[in-house]
Amino acid sequence: MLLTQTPKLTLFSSRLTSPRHVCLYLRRGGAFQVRAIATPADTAEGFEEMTASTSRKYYMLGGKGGVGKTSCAASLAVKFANSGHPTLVVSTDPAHSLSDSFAQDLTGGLLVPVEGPDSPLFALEINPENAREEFRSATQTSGGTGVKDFMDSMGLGMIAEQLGELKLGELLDTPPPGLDEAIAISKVMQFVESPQYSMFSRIIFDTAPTGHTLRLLSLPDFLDASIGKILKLKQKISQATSAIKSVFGQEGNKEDASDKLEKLRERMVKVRELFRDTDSTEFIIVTIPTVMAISESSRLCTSLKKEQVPVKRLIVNQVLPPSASDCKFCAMKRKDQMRALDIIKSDSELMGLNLIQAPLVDVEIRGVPALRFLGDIVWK
Ligand SMILES: Nc1ncnc2c1ncn2[C@@H]1O[C@H](COP(=O)(O)OP(=O)(O)OP(=O)(O)O)[C@@H](O)[C@H]1O
Repeated sequence: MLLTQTPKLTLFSSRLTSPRHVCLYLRRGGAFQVRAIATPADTAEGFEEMTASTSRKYYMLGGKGGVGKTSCAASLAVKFANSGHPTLVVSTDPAHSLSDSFAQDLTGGLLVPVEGPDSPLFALEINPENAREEFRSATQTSGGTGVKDFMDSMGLGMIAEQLGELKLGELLDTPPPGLDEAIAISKVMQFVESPQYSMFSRIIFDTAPTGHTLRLLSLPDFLDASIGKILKLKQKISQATSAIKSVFGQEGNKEDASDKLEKLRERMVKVRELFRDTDSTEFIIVTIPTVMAISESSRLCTSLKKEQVPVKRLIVNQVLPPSASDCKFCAMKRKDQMRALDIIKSDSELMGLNLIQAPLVDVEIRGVPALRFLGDIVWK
């Protein structure tokens, strides 16, 4: 069911939970009811801290597939915009769902205004396929047959063959998984540094599922290694060709591709720096209360810390709200979820994070009013 207007909320305290928990009931024309739990004490360093600074902040939301990353990212974007922060929400997940979440067409790879919030909110869905093609064409010219052509054109085909053992083409023609997203993010970096984007004080990334994100973090090293080789090669070529050019006066004008790669590498290094900047960036892990998802979140947290990415918050989404009249299935499910939540308390990686519990609501969260409703529960 799609919410079309701001929901009317009635607050009840719950008998079944600790005093810190409250139970929210949503009524709309008596047609349906949504119950939710919130834990204000768990979010003590919460939304106020997130809005306090006027300088630009980046939030990256990530986790296992399907746990609710997009819903949480979109609800945070709406909440920021309604708090006076012009906000940009970016999807770098190859399978975009921002348009579905906002129930608006946000496709096209350009800035699209989201209708509904009080302050400007824009969305950007980067198409990783296009970004990859751009990368491929650059590497093919510089690292694949392009190197050979270039060197042939300079009368240096022999050297090209000798340098063949560098296997640049192979390295770059089979890029590691996650490269798409890396390039997409580096494209966003290029955008956000431009004056057109200077109005945004909050930028939220709805990232691809965990595996991609982890690989993404190691990509600057990959690019350092592979692009480093290309640049070394380029240096060798230019040294060798400058002698020829000085004799024949031949102008070599084939440096665009490697310049492009160098720019990509520079941007990737910036992305890594951004991911690590504790003053401006925070990675928020989104999970659900199952043992499997929490184990994966713990591993994600370990990897993020290893990569020096700041992590402060853990959202446990889709927690069953308390109920006085559980069916057998719900009772079992709730017990299971409680067990999973207990694991967080004793998990050395996760226990130190600011825990935010988000309820499983009984409507699909689509459209700005629904996102506002979810955001008011999650971001306190
Ligand atoms: N707290 C919730 N209560 C009820 N439904 C939810 C909740 N959170 C998310 N959903 C629903 O779960 C589905 C998946 O959510 P969402 O797209 O936000 O997840 P995701 O982690 O971004 O998925 P993907 O990894 O596929 O991008 C959506 O239909 C969304 O409406």
